[in-house]
Amino acid sequence: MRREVIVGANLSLGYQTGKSRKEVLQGINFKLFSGQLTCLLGPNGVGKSTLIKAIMGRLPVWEGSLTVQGKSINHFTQKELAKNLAVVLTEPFIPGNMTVTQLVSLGRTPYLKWSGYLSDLDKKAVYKAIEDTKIAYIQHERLSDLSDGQRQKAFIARALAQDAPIMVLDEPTAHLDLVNRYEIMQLLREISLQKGKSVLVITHDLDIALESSDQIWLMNCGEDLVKGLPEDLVISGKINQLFPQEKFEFNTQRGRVEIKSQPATFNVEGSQELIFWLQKALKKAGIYELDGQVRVQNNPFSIFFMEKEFDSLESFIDSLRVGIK
Ligand SMILES: Nc1ncnc2c1ncn2[C@@H]1O[C@H](COP(=O)(O)OP(=O)(O)OP(=O)(O)O)[C@@H](O)[C@H]1O
Repeated sequence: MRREVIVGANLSLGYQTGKSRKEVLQGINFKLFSGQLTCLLGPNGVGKSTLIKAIMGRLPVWEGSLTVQGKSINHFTQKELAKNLAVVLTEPFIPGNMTVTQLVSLGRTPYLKWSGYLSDLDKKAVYKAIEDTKIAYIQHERLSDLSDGQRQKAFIARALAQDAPIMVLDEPTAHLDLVNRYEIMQLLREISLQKGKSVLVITHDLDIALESSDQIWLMNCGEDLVKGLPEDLVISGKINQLFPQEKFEFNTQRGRVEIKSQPATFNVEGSQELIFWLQKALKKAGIYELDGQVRVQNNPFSIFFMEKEFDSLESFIDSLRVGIK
């Protein structure tokens, strides 16, 4: 059964420096549920990190309400909040000399008694977090000797060791290669599904958000969040709010953002897949019409045009360019 774990109602947030007040978010509403992976997307500077700061209790609520586990954020002590909420921030301070196990052990800080020593229960939680994130093979390595992806997993393990029902991560896949990006998101998905945790991820990576999240929240300047199942946002066209409509469009068939281009009129015969890539390459080269039919085939890849045969899109486009001149 899903539970509401963080609820924002008519929430307004901002920054105050001296007498000047800068409102960043106005009247936003959301519910974060247990057992779900939610991705928050929005343009630079729209207020995603500002929302996270408020959820972490570091920024006062200006208007409306913000509750964690049914209790107003204003009524939490930092230690109590840490037992409910584990946070992984972007480019955190990296104590290079620390080993992975030492870093993950820091996740137990909210539970330590005055002696500061880890109890058997704490050690078990650390070991389990290391195991769940599949980083046992690097547990004795120093953080400075790890790759970005390995280090990110170590920070996620620290958050897991914290054993909080809610995890919030600010751009956990930034700077990672494709495989690591998918691996990290897969790991977060497993954490939400298998452990019933509520995971909120801020990301600019639409592909990955569509692939892995249960819910997407779109943040736009001066508007309430647009929320829904990723697939619903695609089908309804709401996903297009993420980018300037005149330059980009979301290709619902391909499931990704594409640069808008002028309509092309090609007469092409061949499989749908080959036609797609042929048209894409032609449009990218600034070619929008052809005087004749093109035939394209695979095994071996060949393009037939005006009684000539080409073995690559590059040689085809080069010859068109010469012809065009
Ligand atoms: N400490 C601060 N004092 C005053 N204004 C701030 C402060 N931190 C952020 N802001 C402003 O608040 C707005 C939202 O910033 P925020 O960092 O929340 O955006 P973001 O959506 O997380 O952006 P990005 O995708 O670039 O990380 C910006 O206009 C920013 O300049």
